[in-house]
Amino acid sequence: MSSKAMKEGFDKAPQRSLLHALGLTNEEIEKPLVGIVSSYNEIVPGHMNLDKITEAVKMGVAMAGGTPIVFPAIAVCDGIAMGHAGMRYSLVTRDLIADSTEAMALAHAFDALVMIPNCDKNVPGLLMAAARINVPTIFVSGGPMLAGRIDGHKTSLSSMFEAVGAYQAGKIDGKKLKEYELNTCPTCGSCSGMYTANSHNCLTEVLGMGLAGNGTIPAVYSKRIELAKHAGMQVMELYRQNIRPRDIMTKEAFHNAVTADMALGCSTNSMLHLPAIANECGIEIDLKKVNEISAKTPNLCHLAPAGPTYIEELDAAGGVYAVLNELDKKGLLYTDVMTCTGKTLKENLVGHINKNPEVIRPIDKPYSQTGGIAVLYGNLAPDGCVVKRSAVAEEMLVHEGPAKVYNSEEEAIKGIFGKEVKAGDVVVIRYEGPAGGPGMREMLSPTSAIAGMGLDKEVALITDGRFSGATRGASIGHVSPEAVSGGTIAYVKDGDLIAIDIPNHTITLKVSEEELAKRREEMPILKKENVTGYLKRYAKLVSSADKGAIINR
Ligand SMILES: CC(C)(O)[C@@H](O)C(=O)O
Ligand SMILES: [Mg+2]
Repeated sequence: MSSKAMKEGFDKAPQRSLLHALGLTNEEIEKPLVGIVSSYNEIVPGHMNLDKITEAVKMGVAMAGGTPIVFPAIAVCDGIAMGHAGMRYSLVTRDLIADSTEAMALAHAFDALVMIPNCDKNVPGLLMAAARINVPTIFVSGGPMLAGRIDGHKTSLSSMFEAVGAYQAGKIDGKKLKEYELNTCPTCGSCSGMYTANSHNCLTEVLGMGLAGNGTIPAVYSKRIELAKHAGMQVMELYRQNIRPRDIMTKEAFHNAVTADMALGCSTNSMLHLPAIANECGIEIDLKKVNEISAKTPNLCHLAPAGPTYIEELDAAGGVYAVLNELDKKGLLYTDVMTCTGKTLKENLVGHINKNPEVIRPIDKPYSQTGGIAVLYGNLAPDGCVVKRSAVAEEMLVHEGPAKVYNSEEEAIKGIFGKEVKAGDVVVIRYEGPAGGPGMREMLSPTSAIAGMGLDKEVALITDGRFSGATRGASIGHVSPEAVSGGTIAYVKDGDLIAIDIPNHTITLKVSEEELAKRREEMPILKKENVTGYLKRYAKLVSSADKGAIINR
């Protein structure tokens, strides 16, 4: 019992006196102390229900013989932070969450932990913390939002952001835009497509750190409260059997996660977060390995933004385990791995059948023979860049066009709305990388502007920033090395030809080596002078996107 170091013996009477100050009884103090990490707050719609989840978890822990003690994790709503300076503070919270949870859990010598995340950075941040702290731990998230409804169709945040582009292009009027605003996000929960939050809550199940349904049971379903109680009970079982995160998050478990990512069509942010979580487990995920896995893994789901289906439908179709069962038919998973149920994945998968072949394509009738994400390499991105190929229009998989270069997201938005961008162009947005941004903003506003204006079948976008899970189109991000580190992207000029070949994993700036060498001499790197506070420290410490933008330790 880790907490013995803090609470046992005559010399720990002062510590116990403070536990009594919390109102804990002798009986409670003697039991295993279970830290409940609640990401509850009143600004993130995906987190506004986490107080209810937390209460249910506490009940589960107490029912199973533990003493639950809640402490908080910060959380940013990426949707609210989107499209302005605030987005620089999104990715950076992943590491703040990991660090602050490590500090809280170890300072107070908790015996076990229940992590309650939901939105984008809390899932990877808390998984990183779980690996670092390595006491028995289980995850239960807040659950996805239900889809909204417009004109009898389901809708979600991707359509909402694209409606702004459609309004700008004169395709819809202000009344319609308002209708989107009022009807897109109807409940609490993480936005309803296969965006970043839901991607990682689903992958938490695959990694073995969350129970079946963790990624898909809607936030407003009572079943989610039951799931939270079960998670609370189950952490006590993990404690008794001494099963720890690093016993579960093995190399094989990460192979399974990348495989499921490809089948589900997850957010490109998983290409930052999975390597960062694996790093905490002492495991390296090389992006080249992702292409190898993707080459073998059929894409089975077209959830928003790739298609008009939502997480509530994935849940009704059997959820993540039903997808894993399809993949298992082709032997694509390591099913002997240990999970938070105390059983192997193989044992967990029994009975989880695919109930809707429209939502989860059978393994022999996939959307494509290859997975949702591709990593491209070439002189423009020697260390790689990523694209959600399952959300790219067929005609854009291979594209060549002239560069239209912008040095920030704001400049790009102005250019796109100002009709500077023409059919065939390749928009380049640079100085938005992990160190250059700093903070690697999500370019959802520019990609949605292009899609909403109807240009997504003709215009590509390349950036050293990243994307939302709601981004679709030929949007290629995480270009590494980034501009501020002297990557080739810093030396692109308007009109340079850029060739993109997604099936062959290449991206080429068609400028000679001699000319590029000349530009390296002549073109200065733009360093931002006015970066202050935490971002200043972050910019100094953060690694490249191809290494998961981890903070060098
Ligand atoms: C706002 C969103 C949809 O959460 C986005 O930030 C994402 O990464 O998916
Ligand atoms: Mg996000």
